[in-house]
Amino acid sequence: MKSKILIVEDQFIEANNLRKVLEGAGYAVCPVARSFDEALNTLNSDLPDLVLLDIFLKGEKTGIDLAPIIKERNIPFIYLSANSDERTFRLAKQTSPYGFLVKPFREKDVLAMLDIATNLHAEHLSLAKVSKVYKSPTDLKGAGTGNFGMAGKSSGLKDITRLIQIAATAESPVLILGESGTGKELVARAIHNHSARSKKPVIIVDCAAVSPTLIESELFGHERGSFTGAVDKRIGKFEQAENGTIFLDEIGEMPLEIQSKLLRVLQEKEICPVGGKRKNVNVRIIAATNRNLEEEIAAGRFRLDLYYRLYVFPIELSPLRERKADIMPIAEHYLSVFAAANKKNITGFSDPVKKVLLGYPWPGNIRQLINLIERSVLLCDGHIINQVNLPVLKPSPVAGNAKERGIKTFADNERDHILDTLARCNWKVYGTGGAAELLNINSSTLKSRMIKLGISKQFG
Ligand SMILES: Nc1ncnc2c1ncn2[C@@H]1O[C@H](COP(=O)(O)OP(=O)(O)OP(=O)(O)O)[C@@H](O)[C@H]1O
Repeated sequence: MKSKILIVEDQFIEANNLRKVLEGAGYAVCPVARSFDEALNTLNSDLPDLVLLDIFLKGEKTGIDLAPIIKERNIPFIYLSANSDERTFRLAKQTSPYGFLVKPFREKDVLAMLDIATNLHAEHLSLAKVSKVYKSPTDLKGAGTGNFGMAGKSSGLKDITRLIQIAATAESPVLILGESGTGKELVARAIHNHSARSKKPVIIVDCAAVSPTLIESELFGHERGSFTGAVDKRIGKFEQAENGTIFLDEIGEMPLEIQSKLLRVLQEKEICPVGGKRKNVNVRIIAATNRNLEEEIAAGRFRLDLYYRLYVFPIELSPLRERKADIMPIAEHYLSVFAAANKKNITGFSDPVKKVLLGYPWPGNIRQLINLIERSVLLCDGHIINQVNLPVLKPSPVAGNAKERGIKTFADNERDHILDTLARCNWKVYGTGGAAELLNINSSTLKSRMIKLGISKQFG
């Protein structure tokens, strides 16, 4: 028996259409509530399993006012919204909805969203009941199984593995958020590898690495002669990913014009190669970014409607400094990997080194930790790692505001470090002897950090 849904919506026609869709799919539907008060009455008398909640209602109070009451009763809810402004959207997001449906809705999006929310809610309930579901991190060596190759024992990581499991069973777009090096690509691959599409390709596109003039043809392909230099026909990444998954990394860097084309792929499931004809594609989209997309929307650099479409199933990865419980399991995992690869018998870390690892803020997140472990294994002569070389960060004084104390933020530190490295290699970013090589990061990652931190040559 399917769940009972409460629709809170002041527009009669929209509410009625939704009701028909839901009833047609076998859901029971409570009488439609058009205002905050009507919704409250229903919540008090006829407990629904899920609420579809419009943001603007009849009367003064909004759906955002109602959200905490619904949440208190442990009922999942999904916002129904037209294109709201950034502030409204941010306020709505803070109430932890299970998703957003953007008007006008398509029937299949509504039903997919309901399935996702129902599954997510069931998962949250079972997470709350079952205190120890996960294997210990030591079971991870050789990895892959229950934890998707992710070492760690923080509660955040447990939530992430749950979300991966759910996302793998669904078809909806996924948006992975997190700083550079937090594991976004790993999560995207895990979702694909455990999905029904796993036998088909997963195609990775780093939107920051493709020049804005070429990205359209890179994604959608082009016909021969469609522009100067198009000497041959090219099959785009979407077509290459047919029946599989496309991972759009650094989607925050995507030019606005291409964002609207991507929106069409999400809505219509069709692409249009440059100079060619429209064609249908069957590709699951997973996107990731280390940017704050809400800021990008506010600055007019990212489309709100695209954000809504992608925000169906968000997965947010915390920076490593906020999940300290993962530091040692990850360090130990890579210690055994690199020790085996280098045929060294290194069994662990000294206590002072553990202290250093746990106390460091890891601006480069897991990638920085892995690089450090690799270097330390190579340099280690004994059976224990008793020394690590980390960039020294200034100790933080106890009182006063950071600026007054002359303390640099992470961003300031990172900017200075990148500028320093660029100056040393004469502003060469790519290739041998370039800054990316010296910093031991992907050149595309460096490029996106430079954009984010506002670094361009005039700063040198
Ligand atoms: N929990 C984990 N356990 C072990 N390894 C991990 C874990 N999370 C991430 N990694 C590893 O950390 C490295 C960085 O991860 P990944 O490339 O997925 O990060 P990212 O967020 O996509 O980075 P960027 O934004 O710079 O592209 C990879 O080698 C990945 O395999």
